[in-house]
Amino acid sequence: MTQPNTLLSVNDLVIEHRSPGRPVVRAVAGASLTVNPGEVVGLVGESGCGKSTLARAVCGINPVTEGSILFEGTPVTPLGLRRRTLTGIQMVFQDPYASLNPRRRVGDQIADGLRTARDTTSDPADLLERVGLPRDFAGRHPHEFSGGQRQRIAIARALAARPRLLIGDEPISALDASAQAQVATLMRDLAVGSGAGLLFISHDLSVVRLIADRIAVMYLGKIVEVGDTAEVWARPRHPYTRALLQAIPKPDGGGVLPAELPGDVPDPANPPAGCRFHPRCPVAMDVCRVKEPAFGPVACWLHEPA
Ligand SMILES: Nc1ncnc2c1ncn2[C@@H]1O[C@H](COP(=O)(O)OP(=O)(O)OP(=O)(O)O)[C@@H](O)[C@H]1O
Repeated sequence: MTQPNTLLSVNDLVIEHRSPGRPVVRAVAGASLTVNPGEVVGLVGESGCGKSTLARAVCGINPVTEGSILFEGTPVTPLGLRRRTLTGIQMVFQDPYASLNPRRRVGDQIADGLRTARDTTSDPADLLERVGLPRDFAGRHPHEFSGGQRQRIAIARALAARPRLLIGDEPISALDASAQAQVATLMRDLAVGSGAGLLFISHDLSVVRLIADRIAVMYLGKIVEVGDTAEVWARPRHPYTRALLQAIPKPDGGGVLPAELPGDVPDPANPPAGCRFHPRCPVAMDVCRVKEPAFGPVACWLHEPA
């Protein structure tokens, strides 16, 4: 339920992708989610379930088809790049090679963020220090750095704009395993330390467990379970959440998708009738094949409210 101080409130959001001669793709199909100030929400789900589409709509990149996105109570609408930087929402993208301008010095790119926040006292090097990098990196170019260092620079640039909401769209998936937990923890510490909310999108559940206060599980355009991270981890209720948790790679490298979760995510242009998860669900009942469960925090007929 939306609290009075809710920072971000996504309500019954639908986002369709339309391209000429192709079927409409309902990438987000009625998803609801909240983020509070100082809170980290982990959004997880398999590739193609709509996580990036949702995140890009929150930033004003993708237009909303139905439903609403409220940031500090005000509807988010599509904005051009320049105005997007002024909204108090900053996004860190998956690929730190593509998201930094290769021709501009790192310090100048961070200075863009400081200008957005009308911060005339901070130095770009101060932001580099906050993300654990040497101050003299400011005079160098992105190609001189590793993926992990570039992602720290992208985080420094985002933080320079003093966001009230930081979004990480798979910000660690292109990094070496050794850098992943460090960069995720850094994002958490810096966002929460400044009172901002963090929506952290990842398919790496072990990292989400490390940093998120709450976890939202997305399947084929819908949020199927939301709860406190420790609670969901200890007692996953949706069969999809259970399957995802069982599929986490084991330390010996032997992790695989469990037998209970066969096949791939269905095509969002042609979703199954009833519960979207039923063709892959090990405990599907007759009702699941014909009627969609719409209730929260667990959208599953096994958890129908009394
Ligand atoms: N511009 C687009 N036009 C048509 N279909 C799109 C477009 N962008 C995304 N899609 C489709 O929408 C669905 C959701 O994609 P999205 O990238 O949001 O998922 P995701 O969960 O973020 O996946 P990933 O982790 O692989 O990025 C997919 O089926 C994708 O192919």
